[in-house]
Amino acid sequence: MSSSNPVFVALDTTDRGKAADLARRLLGHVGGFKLGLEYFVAQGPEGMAAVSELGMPLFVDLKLHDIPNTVAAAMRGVARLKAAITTIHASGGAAMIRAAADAARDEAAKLGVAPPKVVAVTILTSLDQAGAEAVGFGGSVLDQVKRLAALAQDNGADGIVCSPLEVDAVRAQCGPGFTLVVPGIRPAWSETGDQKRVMTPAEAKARGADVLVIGRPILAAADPVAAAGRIRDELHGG
Ligand SMILES: O=C(O)c1cc(=O)[nH]c(=O)n1[C@@H]1O[C@H](COP(=O)(O)O)[C@@H](O)[C@H]1O
Repeated sequence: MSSSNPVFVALDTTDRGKAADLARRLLGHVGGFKLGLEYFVAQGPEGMAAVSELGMPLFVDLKLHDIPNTVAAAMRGVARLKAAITTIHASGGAAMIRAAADAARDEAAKLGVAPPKVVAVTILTSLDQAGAEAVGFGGSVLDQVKRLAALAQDNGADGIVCSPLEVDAVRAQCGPGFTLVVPGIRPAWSETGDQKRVMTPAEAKARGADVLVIGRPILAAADPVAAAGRIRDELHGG
């Protein structure tokens, strides 16, 4: 993204006041805000506005995964939220990815706003090799991520979501203009939790991640602003 700070903080809460308050406190300490399913289900489009009105890039993470017609209709609503980035699942298939990308661009053009970057989730960072195999993804996680990245790129997605472990291989495959959104970010001083494929912010950035999605290392910290500052310093080699 254009911001020099690649960190999008995941405001994973159902509480509008908490999200807006955290966002206000973190202004200037992160590059953007991510609001996901748990928040959207609780707060709807008005709740999204409570954060987007602060003027920072908004990442609307709904991980759409359905038939192309349904995803296209939902994506038009996402474009109306003036999202900078939004997610679909690559495993929804070629036609679904194409429908999502086309709908985002078409609706944004109608509104005269910039279209959201449509990024396709490959293999969730909460899955390890065994977990991915249990879902039916054969082969290595890396091969699956590369295959889904090619499917996403060939069908008009602006980028993908992958773990930091796959970033350099996907960058080599997809080129410099393809946006790599990377959760599974864990500073050395934070808990891993349910994430399986993790790396530190500085390592992930050095490998070529464009956007670092970070939730609990900031949100669960005793002082979220200090945690965001510590991450920013680490990204600048401090
Ligand atoms: O699409 C995402 O943002 C996403 C994809 C993925 O594979 N893994 C993943 O953790 N995420 C999101 O990234 C955030 C990570 O949060 P923390 O694990 O608390 O840093 C959450 O909001 C997840 O929904």
